[in-house]
Amino acid sequence: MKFGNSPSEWRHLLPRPGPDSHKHVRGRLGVVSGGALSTGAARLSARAGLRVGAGLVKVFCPPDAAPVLPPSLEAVMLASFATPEQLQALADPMDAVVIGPAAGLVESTALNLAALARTGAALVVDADALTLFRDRPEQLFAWLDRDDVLTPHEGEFERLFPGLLAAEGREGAAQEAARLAGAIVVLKGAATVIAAPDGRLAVNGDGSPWLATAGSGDVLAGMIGGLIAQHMDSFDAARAAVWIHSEAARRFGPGLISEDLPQGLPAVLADLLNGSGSV
Ligand SMILES: NC(=O)C1=CN([C@@H]2O[C@H](COP(=O)(O)OP(=O)(O)OC[C@H]3O[C@@H](n4cnc5c(N)ncnc54)[C@H](O)[C@@H]3O)[C@@H](O)[C@H]2O)[C@@H](O)CC1
Ligand SMILES: Nc1ncnc2c1ncn2[C@@H]1O[C@H](COP(=O)(O)OP(=O)(O)O)[C@@H](O)[C@H]1O
Repeated sequence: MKFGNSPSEWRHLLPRPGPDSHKHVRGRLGVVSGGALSTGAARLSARAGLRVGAGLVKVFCPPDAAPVLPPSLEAVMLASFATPEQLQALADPMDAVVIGPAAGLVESTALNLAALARTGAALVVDADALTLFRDRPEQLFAWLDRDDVLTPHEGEFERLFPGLLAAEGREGAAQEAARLAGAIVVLKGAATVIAAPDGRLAVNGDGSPWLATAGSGDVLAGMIGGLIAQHMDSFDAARAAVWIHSEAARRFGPGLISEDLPQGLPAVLADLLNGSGSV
């Protein structure tokens, strides 16, 4: 079933806190950080997850990053892990976890992903956690569930699904990729295509070219994770996040850097939830 991606299709599904909500009920998001020199991407994802409404966001970092992160994380919590088993224990209570942004093209990223797959958390798999499986995509797919989300740009997509884009075009390729992976696929670009393994397909034609800046994909991964953590269906979370991300960029316009996106989210969310403003 093919959808467009106008807010009227999903705005009623957006989470909002109830009178009795507390932070754990509202949704718990984990974000896996890279090492000491590679923490920025996880910070972008974590901040975006909080801004989109997750009640509690925790960054899980390797031990060398633990002294680096605290000064730049305020509302975001921090926990350090030295082994995949420790990561699994930390991630187990989470509703969703983002892994991949600046995670590193090293085997520990694959082992960490496997550990996360053993938890009940839905996974958002981005960046290095996609590229790492260039020569063995079946291993990644075997670890995924249908509520997990892959967020490749075209380069990452080609690494996991060589030749599919050229053969099928963006919509057909995303659909086939979702079927092969057994997970939601968000094929990013000027027109982002969101495909589910059950055949649902949405095309977001409203991309903002101001998003062509380093780290904007990390923000999107955090937003998708943040909405899933709030118990939104993964396909709806992905398409809502893609639209909101674009709208925040469009409103900010020239000079946008990825750090600006999370702080642009409240105004877009308020218009969506209150049914006011330009949306
Ligand atoms: N603030 C941060 O700490 C940031 C860290 N990042 C991390 O930095 C590391 C390296 O990122 P790179 O950007 O080099 O990795 P990429 O995999 O994005 O880029 C590597 C190559 O892929 C191709 N490529 C990139 N985007 C493409 C697109 N949209 N369509 C087609 N081909 C494309 C290009 O040939 C590029 O040289 C990753 O771990 C990444 O997660 C980035 O996410 C940017 C921000
Ligand atoms: N020209 C463009 N028009 C619309 N959206 C774009 C454009 N260029 C990039 N984007 C969006 O910006 C984000 C870039 O993500 P990604 O390539 O993963 O960047 P990074 O790895 O630096 O975080 C995606 O959401 C993509 O759809």
